[in-house]
Amino acid sequence: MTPLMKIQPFIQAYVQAIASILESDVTVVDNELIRVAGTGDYLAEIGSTVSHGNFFQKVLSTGEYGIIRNVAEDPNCVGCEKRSYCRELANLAYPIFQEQTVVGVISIIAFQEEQRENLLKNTAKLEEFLKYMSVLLESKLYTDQAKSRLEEQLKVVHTAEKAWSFVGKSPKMQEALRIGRKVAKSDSTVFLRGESGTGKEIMAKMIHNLSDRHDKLMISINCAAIPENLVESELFGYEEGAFTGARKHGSIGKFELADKSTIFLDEIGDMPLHVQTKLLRVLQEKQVERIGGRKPIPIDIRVICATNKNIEQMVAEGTFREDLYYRLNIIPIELPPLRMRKEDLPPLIDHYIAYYNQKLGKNITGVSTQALQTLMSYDWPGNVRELKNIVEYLANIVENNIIELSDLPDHIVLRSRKGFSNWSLDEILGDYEKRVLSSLIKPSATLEEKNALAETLQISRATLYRKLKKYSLL
Ligand SMILES: Nc1ncnc2c1ncn2[C@@H]1O[C@H](COP(=O)(O)OP(=O)(O)OP(=O)(O)O)[C@@H](O)[C@H]1O
Repeated sequence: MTPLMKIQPFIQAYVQAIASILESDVTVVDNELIRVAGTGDYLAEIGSTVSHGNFFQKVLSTGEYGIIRNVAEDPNCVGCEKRSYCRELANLAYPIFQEQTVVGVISIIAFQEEQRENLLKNTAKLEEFLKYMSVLLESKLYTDQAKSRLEEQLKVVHTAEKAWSFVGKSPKMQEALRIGRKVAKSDSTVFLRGESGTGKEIMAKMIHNLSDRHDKLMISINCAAIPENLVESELFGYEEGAFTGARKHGSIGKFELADKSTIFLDEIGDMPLHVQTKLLRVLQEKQVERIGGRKPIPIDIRVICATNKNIEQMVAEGTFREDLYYRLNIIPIELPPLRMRKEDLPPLIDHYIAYYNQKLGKNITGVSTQALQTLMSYDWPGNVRELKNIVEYLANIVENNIIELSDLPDHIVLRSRKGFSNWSLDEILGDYEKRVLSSLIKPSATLEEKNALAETLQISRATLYRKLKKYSLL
């Protein structure tokens, strides 16, 4: 399909608007000489090939505008199969470009004498007019191409996005899931609250995938990750020349990209105040205005936002707009921290063991009682993200099929409150000694290195060797 055919409905609406202003008929033909759009008699010929003797071919090959003042006499019409019965009296045509290549022609046609006279009298003005119309179409082609390029890049994410899997058996997570599933079909704004790593983004994906918008990509934006001076242009886009450094043809914003889909605004608490004001307007008016743009663009989006901040306190302190807060906080969903729902730990561990077994070709079958007790009594400040990372680490390092306490990273064991509850003091000290020694010596250490270590630890070489042997570190 030619680039112009891809945006056919847009071009048709466009030529109809121009035709009613000019009181003449207008047509657009692509570089395969197929009529993409037309008014008057040419409305019925959309999709058909225009005759080959037609002077459009000349405009296409030269990339220069052309005029037929009088069909009966014009040399451009010589050889045209339609010449004997052609109803056109005059024609003014201008090339349409895409990245310096001619991709079509837009032309004004006179079917009546009055229209022809008008066309001949105002040729310079109409040529200028067509030039602007051609540039506008070029911009539309550019933004559409940029959009499909972006969508193409995001397809990979989209596929991964569909593969989400939500684990959560605790009553608190079941409640969050119940609300998430229930509101998925509506367009109401969802406000996800929870510490970092509790699963806000995966919940947003679940809601999007269960919604009627699931065929389109969910557009995710981390408001904290974009430099403050770029947030506005990232979200709302900009027109050519909107600011120094603005790209030719401008750029489409994430809101426009999310049209007919869901936009996920992560870390909304980090959105600068001036952008909050603009966001509020977008939500109220359901249209977006690019920076430097004069024309609002209607958008149909579903908003899901998330924060790990105390947004009510930010409202009280004046760093988050109160009106925006009420606009966003329609369906609040709280994702509790992992330490408040420890019963989710075993299924989450099993889930990620299975995941990394498959990914790394391992065959880990479970976790020993002691190791599980330790994991259960750890506070998980990084929530599920931290748990996932720990399981990945373990899947990489464990030699046996069961994850043992000795496999767990030091910081987990040492910060875990009940890790040693069933242990004797000797066992606790022994475990600690093993961890210290294994962190100080590599299995490949040379004799000199071992001797140096014994000296640093102020123990005899024989004692060091005995301990290394005891802990299988030799
Ligand atoms: N309930 C869950 N079941 C399975 N995996 C989960 C669950 N919750 C979180 N995860 C996983 O933990 C990681 C972090 O989750 P996510 O990015 O959704 O957290 P977040 O709350 O959005 O974090 P942040 O606030 O830092 O952006 C992801 O890899 C996600 O797949």
